[in-house]
Amino acid sequence: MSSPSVALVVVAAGRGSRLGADLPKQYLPCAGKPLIAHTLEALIAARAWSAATVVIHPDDHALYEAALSRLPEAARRALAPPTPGGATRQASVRAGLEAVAAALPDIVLIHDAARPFPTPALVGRAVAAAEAHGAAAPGVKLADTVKQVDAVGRVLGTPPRAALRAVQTPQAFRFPLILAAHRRAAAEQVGDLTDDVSVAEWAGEQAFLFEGDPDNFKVTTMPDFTAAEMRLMRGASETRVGQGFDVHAFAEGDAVWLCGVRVPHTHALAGHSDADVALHALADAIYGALAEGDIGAHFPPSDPQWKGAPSHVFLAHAAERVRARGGAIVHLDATLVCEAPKVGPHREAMRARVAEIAGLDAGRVSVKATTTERLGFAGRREGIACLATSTLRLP
Ligand SMILES: Nc1ccn([C@@H]2O[C@H](COP(=O)(O)OP(=O)(O)OP(=O)(O)O)[C@@H](O)[C@H]2O)c(=O)n1
Ligand SMILES: C[C@](O)(CO)[C@H](O)COP(=O)(O)O
Repeated sequence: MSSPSVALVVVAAGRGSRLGADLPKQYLPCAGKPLIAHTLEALIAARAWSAATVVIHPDDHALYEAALSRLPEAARRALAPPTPGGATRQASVRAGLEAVAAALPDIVLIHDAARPFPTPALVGRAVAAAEAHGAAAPGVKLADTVKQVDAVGRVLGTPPRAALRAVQTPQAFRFPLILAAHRRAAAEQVGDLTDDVSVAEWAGEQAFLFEGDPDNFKVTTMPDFTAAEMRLMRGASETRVGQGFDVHAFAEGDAVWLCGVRVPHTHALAGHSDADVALHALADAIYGALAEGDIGAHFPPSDPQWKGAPSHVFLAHAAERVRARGGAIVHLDATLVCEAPKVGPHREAMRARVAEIAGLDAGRVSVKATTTERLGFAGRREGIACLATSTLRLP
């Protein structure tokens, strides 16, 4: 028998409300690139697809294009233009199925963008199960006892655990079966089915489970995201630490820029750019860990285009160099050395701004301050110094 043609639909139109970040979770930077880039790279490496589309929210085109730019050229070529999604996962899947219908696939695999660990073995089992049964999903045994409860937590029953499975994606189907089931559900306004096997069941089809993979978890909450990032980073082989140091003298003015935050003060800091001593030290700490020179090599002070430049440009460039090398920033730590202004009241705003510029979670950024007990230039209030450390993972 000839091998079946297999299409791929990846659903990525959700908002990630349970994770609660500024961006939908699939676009959050995770171990150096957006989460969805890991998912797509894994799927495209797993096999050749006869057609493949990613279903995205209409507001997310720029985020999606940025994520695609992190894929190897061959992987990008394997994907058709994205398909606009719907208000529910079910509606998004249906849109994806309609988008690949013209390719007349024998089989379709439907996968959540929020599951970044689909292996070739799992994909292989999914295709085989769809061929054998028509409708199938990966299932894993439960480690915990399960209770059925009412709205106030009263226990109503304890279903026998041995007969229960948690289901994952990729879910796999003979294409005409699942397209017809989704079309019928939409026509009959049944829109609350949370996975595609449920759609097939609703349509009267017999579905089967095949062996899932406990590592193929869905990123739903922030702890899931952190676990995914740790797992992806374990694949990166090298940890590097870099240091940065910078000093700027006070000049006339009424505010200083520190960590990308404007802090009212009796003076400004003098410099060719906006003189943000902390962002300069942080950028140098990253260049140092990369062994890619220093800020002056990338942004020569002799070049007039950097006169008065906002220093977030420098830190963003350094962070981008890490991503371009396939790495990730694990941690940034800055210590400001000054008698004044007081850093404490601005610390959280500074951490948040540095995290935003470098594309990190704020939990990976530390900002500290100290005086020199009135000794030296900082003690005499002649200027501000900053020491910084970066920790990177590189392939
Ligand atoms: N209208 C929707 C809702 C969800 N999804 C996708 O379905 C997958 C599984 O959904 P879930 O984990 O619930 O993601 P979100 O809907 O983004 O999360 P939340 O419910 O927390 O908002 C995700 O890849 C998500 O992007 C989708 O394509 N279209
Ligand atoms: C499809 C799914 O991932 C299977 O476990 C799950 O049902 C998605 O549910 P959600 O409500 O969209 O998180």
